[in-house]
Amino acid sequence: MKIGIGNDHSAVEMKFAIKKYLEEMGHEVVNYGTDSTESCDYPEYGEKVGRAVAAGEVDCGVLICGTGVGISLAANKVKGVRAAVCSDVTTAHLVKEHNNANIIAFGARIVGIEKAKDIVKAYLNAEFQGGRHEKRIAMIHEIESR
Ligand SMILES: O=C(CO)[C@H](O)[C@H](O)COP(=O)(O)O
Repeated sequence: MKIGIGNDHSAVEMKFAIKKYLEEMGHEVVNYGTDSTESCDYPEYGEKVGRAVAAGEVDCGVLICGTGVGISLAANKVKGVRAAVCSDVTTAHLVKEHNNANIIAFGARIVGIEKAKDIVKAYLNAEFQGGRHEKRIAMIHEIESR
């Protein structure tokens, strides 16, 4: 898969660890930054990855900030994005199975690197279940057109 990754200053080390992990799994990773630990604003990177996912430039995205919340809120403002914050493996596979999340987010100040790897792996290995979930996702995106 081609995976977009983005982060703020709080998550540079974790971003590079996850990027390496994804590449070792055979994925292509597009890095949307930041690579600097200088203080920056997470909406910029959430939007960048959100737009890349919505445009189909990448198959899915990984976003990391301090909590995963702010950067996912920004990504979710892009039409077509379903970014989900996960701090555990169960949520990570359910956001694919039920919500067909196209971006997974987590917090570098919340989970350690090994947990983050497990979260990413659970998300990537899961499959959307379709069925009753299709309609609910359509309802979410219908909100965007009102
Ligand atoms: O988690 C975040 C947003 O949800 C940010 O990473 C966090 O707010 C940045 O904080 P600071 O500027 O104090 O490093």
